[in-house]
Amino acid sequence: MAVIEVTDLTKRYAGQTVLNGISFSVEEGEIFGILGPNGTGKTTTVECVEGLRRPDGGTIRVLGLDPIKDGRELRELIGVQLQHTQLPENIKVWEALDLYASFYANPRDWRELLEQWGLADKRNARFGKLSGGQKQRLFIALALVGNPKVAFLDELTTGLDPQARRATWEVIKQVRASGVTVVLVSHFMDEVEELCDRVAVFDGGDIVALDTPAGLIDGVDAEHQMRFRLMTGDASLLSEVPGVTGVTTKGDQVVVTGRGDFATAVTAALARNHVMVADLRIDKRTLDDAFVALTGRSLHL
Ligand SMILES: Nc1ncnc2c1ncn2[C@@H]1O[C@H](COP(=O)(O)OP(=O)(O)OP(=O)(O)O)[C@@H](O)[C@H]1O
Repeated sequence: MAVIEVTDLTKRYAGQTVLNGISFSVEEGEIFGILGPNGTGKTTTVECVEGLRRPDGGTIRVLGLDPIKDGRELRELIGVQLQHTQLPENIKVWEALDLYASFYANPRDWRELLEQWGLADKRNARFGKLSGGQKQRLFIALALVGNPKVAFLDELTTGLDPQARRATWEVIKQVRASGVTVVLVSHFMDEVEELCDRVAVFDGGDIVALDTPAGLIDGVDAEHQMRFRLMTGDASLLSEVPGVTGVTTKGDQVVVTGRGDFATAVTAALARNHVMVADLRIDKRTLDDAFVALTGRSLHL
């Protein structure tokens, strides 16, 4: 069942079109990633879906509701991660959670969230005194305190160290397992690859691809490489193998470049021709490769 349905969404600012009629749907219980370079309309899209901005065209339904007309009802059912400037420096952690819980008819017990997000010993700390990672975890806890059916998380692990990022991913998986649908705006390829069931890649106000992370990687016809050490035989025959675009040999080291599933064909050709190799490695294609192929740029400049 789709919990979010967006059809032909358009948005202009001062006559300039920033969303060109995009369509997508988010299924119940999935983590749906929104990925794209800066200024490509990700925040605008998410804020239209949340009912914070009014579209110029198209239709949006979230849990069957219209985010503008049914805004009050919808706000009871969704959780939105705040931006850093939106909490006073001197509010205590428990006060913030208690305050946000009071906005909802059926909130979660925020003490549980303190435990779940590793903030129990910071219960009485003031927001301004928290570390970047603790602030980030508090924002996620606040997005979940209303017991939402859909949570919108933006730049989930910005400012967290590698260990804290992994810990956050594990808790987000638990959130999904509890049945909450998550919309995740992210700049981190590893995070999207680890967490998202499906990803929409935004570019220039359009969705240029929408698939699972593995599907996006497979769908891109980027060149990649396999390497090995030649033990016996001749590697030059590999240049005839379908998909292979280049073979370079330096001493006994061979690098084969190709497209698609050329590695399987290369391995078969090696076996057929009794060429013995060692230390065979295939460079894994990544979501970053797919992203570059789709948008012509990398997010990690
Ligand atoms: N309130 C506004 N008034 C005018 N222009 C805006 C407004 N909000 C956003 N824009 C412009 O619309 C375009 C899309 O912005 P948006 O914030 O949706 O992109 P984004 O993909 O979320 O970018 P980022 O990754 O930097 O957050 C940008 O060119 C931005 O400058």
